[in-house]
Amino acid sequence: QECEQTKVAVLGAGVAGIRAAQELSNNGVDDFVLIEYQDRIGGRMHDVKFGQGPDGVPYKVEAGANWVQGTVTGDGPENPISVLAKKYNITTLVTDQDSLAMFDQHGSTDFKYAIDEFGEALEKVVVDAGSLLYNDLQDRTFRAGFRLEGWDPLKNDSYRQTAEWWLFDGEFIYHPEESSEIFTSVAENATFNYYSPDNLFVYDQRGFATIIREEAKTFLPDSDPRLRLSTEVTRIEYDDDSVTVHTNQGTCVHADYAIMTFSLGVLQKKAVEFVPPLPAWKQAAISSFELGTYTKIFMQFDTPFWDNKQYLIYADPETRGYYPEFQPLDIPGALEGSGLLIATVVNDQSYRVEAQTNEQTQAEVMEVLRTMYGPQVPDPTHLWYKRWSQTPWAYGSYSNWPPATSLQSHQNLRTNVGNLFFAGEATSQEFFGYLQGAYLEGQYTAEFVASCIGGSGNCTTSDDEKRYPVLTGVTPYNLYNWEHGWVADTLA
Ligand SMILES: Cc1cc2nc3c(=O)[nH]c(=O)nc-3n(C[C@H](O)[C@H](O)[C@H](O)COP(=O)(O)OP(=O)(O)OC[C@H]3O[C@@H](n4cnc5c(N)ncnc54)[C@H](O)[C@@H]3O)c2cc1C
Repeated sequence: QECEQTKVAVLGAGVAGIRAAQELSNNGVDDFVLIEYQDRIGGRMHDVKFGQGPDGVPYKVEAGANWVQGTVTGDGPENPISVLAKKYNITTLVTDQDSLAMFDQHGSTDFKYAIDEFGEALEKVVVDAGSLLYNDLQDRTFRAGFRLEGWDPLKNDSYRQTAEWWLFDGEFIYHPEESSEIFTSVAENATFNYYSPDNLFVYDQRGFATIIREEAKTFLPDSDPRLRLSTEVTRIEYDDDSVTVHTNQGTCVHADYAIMTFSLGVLQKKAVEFVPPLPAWKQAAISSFELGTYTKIFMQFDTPFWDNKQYLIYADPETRGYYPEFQPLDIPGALEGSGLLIATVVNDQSYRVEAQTNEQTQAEVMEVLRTMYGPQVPDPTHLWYKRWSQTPWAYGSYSNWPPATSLQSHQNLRTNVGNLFFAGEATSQEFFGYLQGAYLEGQYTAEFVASCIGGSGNCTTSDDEKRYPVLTGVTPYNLYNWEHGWVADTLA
């Protein structure tokens, strides 16, 4: 088959893909094609129409990314997403975690003390993680770090468990047991200390992805034939000279280089065939990181019945993470008069809820809301949620580093194989999980590829990105001995 020729195939038109194509264009590389599964750009920035406004027009809500996380401190570095949000006058509400009402199985209550205790422990663990990193010490779970700082709530201490869920699982998707102390702290520090502690909640009725749609227009005019929407990449053949990309349309593109920005979930679920199969070190890296699920259940009510607070936090007495967080959008300074309310679940509760029908989920959520506010609370007029764990172009929401990973194994996720390059939220060393991670990785990879094109020859043999074909453990082999309780030769 004769394939179309191009210099760079950019695969995926989310934040990383659009930023990569823009950076190629900035570097004078205009001979590229951009191939995208969906009929829109933006990827996991995903505004959708929901409910009904007073004029009959639905509201826009954010099924995917919703916050600008970290902005700028003084004249320090600014989060590029914050720069774009300002550039396009994105409407936001400054998140105030003190604007909250708390509930348990008996209704209104107060467990602010638990939230404060948790916040203090978190700060201490992040400092401890810095010393582990700095002194090249073994990583541990975030739970271990918490225990060492005296934070280890009983399983039936629903107030402390809920405080922990809200400020940890609600951000990193996973439990502290499932998260690396060092690298989760890096993500927290990079976003909230390097930039700033601010979170701006986006409720712009043009949609958050306006920033990406508008940026795309700066180098990709409307109907530019280089953008191929509704086209699924099914097979990628790569070597040290070129990459050939096959699509579900029966078409193919032969490129000198490709920048692949599909989510970690797409790679883990083997939704794309690689020829030759990805090397063992690459497959190990792809398997080693986690893509979590964060599910937002959107509801609209005829009349708001909630407190005028940004957060309503519910401590279920039996199940940690059972509908623990509600965010009213119908509050002063946001979408007043909209009757909109979001319920959030993550991780195991997401998988459970995403496997249910809307009706089943509505029955559960309403039982919780009636526990919180009384039996008179009416059913919503609309309810909808996106099932991220089942979405074939994502298979999850955003990534996290489990314990027992290392910078080297993450670098293996990030690095190229032949002329096929990888970029996206999950490849970011410091900003994984966040929009800025996707943005900066798209930029970095495109700069690298543009420098290859501008250079004298094939940069993957002369100027390869760093990789680690062999990752070593932290215990030298000669210490597997009797003194360490290693009494039998159990290695195959
Ligand atoms: C529910 C949720 C909440 C979030 N909240 C926040 C937040 O508040 N703040 C924040 O900073 N970040 C948040 N994030 C994370 C943020 O959305 C991501 O980090 C970022 O959007 C990832 O961008 P990306 O370009 O790396 O990947 P993607 O956006 O996934 O882009 C990859 C693109 O590749 C396409 N693709 C996949 N497979 C194929 C294929 N086979 N062929 C062709 N195209 C394909 C996809 O359709 C997609 O458009 C959230 C994410 C989710 C899902």
